[in-house]
Amino acid sequence: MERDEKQQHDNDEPLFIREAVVKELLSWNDCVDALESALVAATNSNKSADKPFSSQTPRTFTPVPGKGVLLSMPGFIGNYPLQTVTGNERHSTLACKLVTSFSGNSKLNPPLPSILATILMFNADTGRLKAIVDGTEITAWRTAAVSLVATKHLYYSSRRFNSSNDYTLAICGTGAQGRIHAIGMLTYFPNFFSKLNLWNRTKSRAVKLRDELNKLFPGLTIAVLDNSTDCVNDADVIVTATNSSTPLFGKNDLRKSSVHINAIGAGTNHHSELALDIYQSGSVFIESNLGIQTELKGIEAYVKGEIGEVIKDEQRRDNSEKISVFQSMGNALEDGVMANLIYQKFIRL
Ligand SMILES: NC(=O)C1=CN([C@@H]2O[C@H](COP(=O)(O)OP(=O)(O)OC[C@H]3O[C@@H](n4cnc5c(N)ncnc54)[C@H](O)[C@@H]3O)[C@@H](O)[C@H]2O)C=CC1
Ligand SMILES: O=C(O)C1=NCCCC1
Repeated sequence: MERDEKQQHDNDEPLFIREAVVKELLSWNDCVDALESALVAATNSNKSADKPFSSQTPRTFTPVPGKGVLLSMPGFIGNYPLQTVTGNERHSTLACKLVTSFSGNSKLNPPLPSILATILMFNADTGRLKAIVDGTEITAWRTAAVSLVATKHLYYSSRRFNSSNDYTLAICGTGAQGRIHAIGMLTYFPNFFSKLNLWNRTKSRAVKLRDELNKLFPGLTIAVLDNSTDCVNDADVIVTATNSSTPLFGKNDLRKSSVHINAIGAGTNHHSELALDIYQSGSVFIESNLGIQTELKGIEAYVKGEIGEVIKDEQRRDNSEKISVFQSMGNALEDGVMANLIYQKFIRL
């Protein structure tokens, strides 16, 4: 099957890379490496011969009344490396992700993911369609892997040599994103977390994830909590991945002296899962300033910078502050580099 698909590509027809193939080609190290390139490119919009750069417009939202929304996410990433796969070779990618968010899909029989996506890749010299890459699994992994990048640079790197690695990870919301974040955090930071707290509005879903993770990570203590505030109380690193439009917890619910939060989910907007006192007392980082002008318009907090600046070491978490927040929104540049990562691995099979 794969040989036929590549043959088609040799005849200049677009390649189709389906979900099962994408799944086989994903790995956390490659994703983190590729996404660091995308996030650095997000900080530079000037064409450059020696640095990654990018160009993008705000994504569009087409509502389907009472059902969901279709987002179009175009972006160009120039002159970036995919170190783990192609070494020092430089890439340029023009891509557009089309993604739907239909929150009722989990209630269908059989259920479907809420977030379904397709990524179109174009030849960056001619604009001709080059590949159609299934984007559902890519969206799940890339969102979790961007949180890994944020956690690595804002929290993990200054603690990884501590002698006792008994940190607690808390996940609020155990749908597709909560699940993949748990797997990514526990795999990419091995032996860092000794305890995992899970909370979900429907408790049985958290119990189901606990049972799956018990098999994948034997030795890890996993607790299922009855409410979101108990879930985060003793946590060092937190992920929120719900559709909640009201805060899940506030600053007084956090007991540890230093906490990093990855806020992923969107309720009425992309900053409704955390109470205002968290945003106002912590260091808040985002993927791209493009998001501030549009989707983070109403945020009543000072945004310290882009994650790409942290990677370049131009911005830092102030360690005297108790809390750092990565406010995730999702960005087209991430999907572009991820589609190219899968494409580059596929043509090398
Ligand atoms: N930042 C980003 O790049 C991305 C963000 N997302 C967002 O992440 C969130 C989770 O997405 P998925 O896991 O794919 O969805 P999912 O449908 O698989 O899971 C949603 C979870 O949220 C919980 N939930 C729903 N409404 C709630 C409420 N009012 N209060 C508390 N919990 C509630 C559900 O119980 C479920 O566990 C969504 O808001 C989605 O839009 C998704 C993909 C990318
Ligand atoms: O970036 C994405 O992909 C998404 N972001 C917000 C929710 C839908 C998917």
